[in-house]
Parts: sequence; structure tokens; C-alpha cells
Amino acid sequence: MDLRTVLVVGTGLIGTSAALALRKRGVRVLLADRDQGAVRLARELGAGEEWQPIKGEQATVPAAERADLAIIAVPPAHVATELLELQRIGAARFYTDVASVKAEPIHRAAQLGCDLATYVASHPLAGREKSGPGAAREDLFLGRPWALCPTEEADPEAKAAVLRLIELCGANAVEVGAIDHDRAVAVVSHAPHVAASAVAARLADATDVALGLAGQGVRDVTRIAGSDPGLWLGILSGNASPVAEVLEAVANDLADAASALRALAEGDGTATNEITQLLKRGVAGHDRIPGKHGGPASSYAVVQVVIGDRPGQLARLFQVCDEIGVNVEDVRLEHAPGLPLGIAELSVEPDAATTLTEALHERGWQVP
Ligand SMILES: NC(=O)c1ccc[n+]([C@@H]2O[C@H](COP(=O)([O-])OP(=O)(O)OC[C@H]3O[C@@H](n4cnc5c(N)ncnc54)[C@H](O)[C@@H]3O)[C@@H](O)[C@H]2O)c1
Ligand SMILES: O=C(O)C(=O)C[C@]1(C(=O)O)C=C[C@@H](O)C=C1
Repeated sequence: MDLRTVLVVGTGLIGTSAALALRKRGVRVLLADRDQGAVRLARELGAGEEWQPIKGEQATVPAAERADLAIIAVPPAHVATELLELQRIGAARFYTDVASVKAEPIHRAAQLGCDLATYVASHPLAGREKSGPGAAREDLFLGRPWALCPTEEADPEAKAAVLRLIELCGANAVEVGAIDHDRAVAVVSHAPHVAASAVAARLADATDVALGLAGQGVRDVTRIAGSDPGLWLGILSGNASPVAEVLEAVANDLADAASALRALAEGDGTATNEITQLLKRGVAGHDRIPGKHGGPASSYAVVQVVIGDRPGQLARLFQVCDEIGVNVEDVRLEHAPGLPLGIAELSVEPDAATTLTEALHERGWQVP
């Protein structure tokens, strides 16, 4: 199914990222948001043109101006009401949303009397801890899973339109029922978010000495805790029971680990067994997370390079990689607090690690 014109309602992080990806593939994109500033910024970023909404109770969009697909990229609680209004004026042939929960918006849409034949709910498993169009990335969805949850009423053409959207954004479609989706994301997204917030909350009154010693570990574990609390309250409220179930299991593990550590501190050496078991279960769980393209996790070699904290250092480093034809799969920066130095960790295919290390040595880089 060809998507020539797509209407994006909600030009925040996700809506604008999808719009930018679609623009890159030559799709005409119309932008709408209840916040005019968000629409203007999205437009200035090259995400598309402002949609001129139809005025008046009885007004409908003329068939020639109807979008092929409307993407509703607003907080979960507003999805169904937006869908109802867009369908009332005939804004698009087909509709999807991108909310992080699926059962409740679909249920609400049915309750409100939305047309479920033209609507296929979806959810890209890609995002950031920042909100708004300014945080949008054209490549946000590349290689990421994108769930779609067609109901029994859904028209196959509506599903084809959403599959085409996912393809144009470079993501991998995963078809799943809404209830199974919500249980799954409770485990892989929503409960981890609350756990990250709980860990980050410990930092609110940590001493300056403790914060000065913060390394990459705490940054990795708490990155998502920086997200918009309002948006996340909406997500968690829309998936409350499945998330609570996972959090209860996490809380049990944490309580057991704390008791075992108390026992250890009091001289009970057998308590190490319980802690080791949890750490090993953690390794096993972590190993099951698929790699960036959805296949099994790839084991890249990591080349560490010392870089000065000066403008242009990373660009020079990447230039070397480019010159010798080594593809950098991932990059991580480790700052040494108080020092004008940092470590760049470049993940590359194992075969390329020696070539890269030698090339960097030859050019005077410090590779420990
Ligand atoms: N943030 C993420 O990482 C992420 C990832 C995947 C999916 N999602 C889902 O995508 C949706 C949007 O999230 P976001 O991160 O882009 O949020 P955002 O805050 O960046 O953008 C949301 C936009 O929706 C607009 N909006 C709110 N209510 C509206 C309404 N009734 N009509 C029109 N516009 C309205 C807001 O003005 C804002 O510009 C949410 O449903 C969220 O669950 C978020
Ligand atoms: O990477 C992030 O910053 C995210 O929050 C992304 C993330 C996730 O948990 O993976 C969060 C919520 C969305 O519904 C989808 C993706």
C-alpha cells in the first residue's frame, strides 16, 4: 500500500521522529498539535507542513485532501478522543496511534463508537528520555521493533497501511494482541522504567562526594528516569496491573538480596549463595535481550581510546575509522571527572579491532 500523504497529530518526540523519517522517504507529511509552538518547531525541523484543520461542527475533509494515514502521537489517555474527532471529519483513510499501552486506548475507542475497521493501533519500541519535537530523530526507529495490534474488526488495508508506515520508518513489525502486548511491555519497558526511577530517586539526596564518583554504571541504569513524569504517569496508569505484577517480583528479589547482605554483614558466609544466584539470573536475563537489529545479541569487540576533552576530537577519531573502512557499531564516552581527558569506547566487529587499534597507534592515538 502506497502512503503519499500522512497526517501526524501530536508533533512531540515520537510524532516528529516519524514525520522526519517519512519526509526522508518522500512522503508528504501534514502536522497538527494542540500546541502551535510544537507544530511550528516540527515544521522548521523539516518534518512537514502545517495541517489546516477543518472548522465547524458539520465540516468534513474533502476526499481529495484526505491523508492516506493519520498517526495519533499524543499521550495514551487522549488517543481515543483524537481518533473519534479525526474520523468524524474524515481526516484520513486509515488511522494508527503510537501509545505505549494498547488495550485501554482500543477499549476506549470501541466505547466511544470509533470505526475500528480503519484503525490499527501500534507502538514503536524506540524512544528517548526527552520530549518534544526538538528531541526528534529521523533514525529513531531504525532496526527497532514496532508492535501492531489489529483487532478482529480491522480492515486488511488498514493493517497494510500501518505495515507500510513501519517499513518506511525502517523498523521491524511485530504483530501481537493488545493484552499480550501490554503484558510484554510491562516486563521490557514499564517496570524497568519504575525500577530506574527508584534507583535514581536515591541520588536526589546523595552527597556531592557520591555524585562526584558517578561512573557509567549509574548513568546506564538511570537514563530513562529523566523522562517526563506526566507522560509516564499516563503510561503506567494505562497498564497498572501488569506493571504492578512485575514490580512485585522485582521487589521480592531486592528484599531477598538486602536480607542476604544483612546476614553476610553479620558473618553468615552462606548468604553469598543467594546473592550469587540473583547476579547469575541477572546475567542470564541480560543475555536474552536481542541485538540492535532484533536478532541474537552480537558480540562486538570494544576498542578504548583516550581522547582529550577538546572540540573536534571525536570527529577526528571517526575520520580514522572512515579512512580505514571500519564501521563503528556503537560508541560510548566515559568522562574522567576533574580531568581534561575521557575514554571513547568504540564497538566494532571483532575482525576489525586489530586493524583499528594499529591504525590509531600509527596516528599517535593512545589506545590502552
Ligand atoms: N517517549 C517515548 O520514548 C515513547 C516511545 C514510544 C511511544 N511513545 C508514545 O508516544 C506518544 C507521544 O509521546 P512523546 O514521547 O512523543 O510525547 P511528547 O510530549 O514529546 O509529545 C506529545 C505531543 O502531543 C501533544 N498533544 C497532547 N494531547 C494532544 C491532543 N489531544 N491533541 C493534539 N496534540 C496533543 C502535545 O502537545 C505534545 O506536543 C505517547 O502516547 C507515548 O506513550 C513514547
Ligand atoms: O529509550 C528510551 O528512552 C525509552 O524510554 C524507550 C521506550 C523503552 O522502554 O524502550 C520507552 C517507552 C516507549 O513506549 C517505547 C520505548
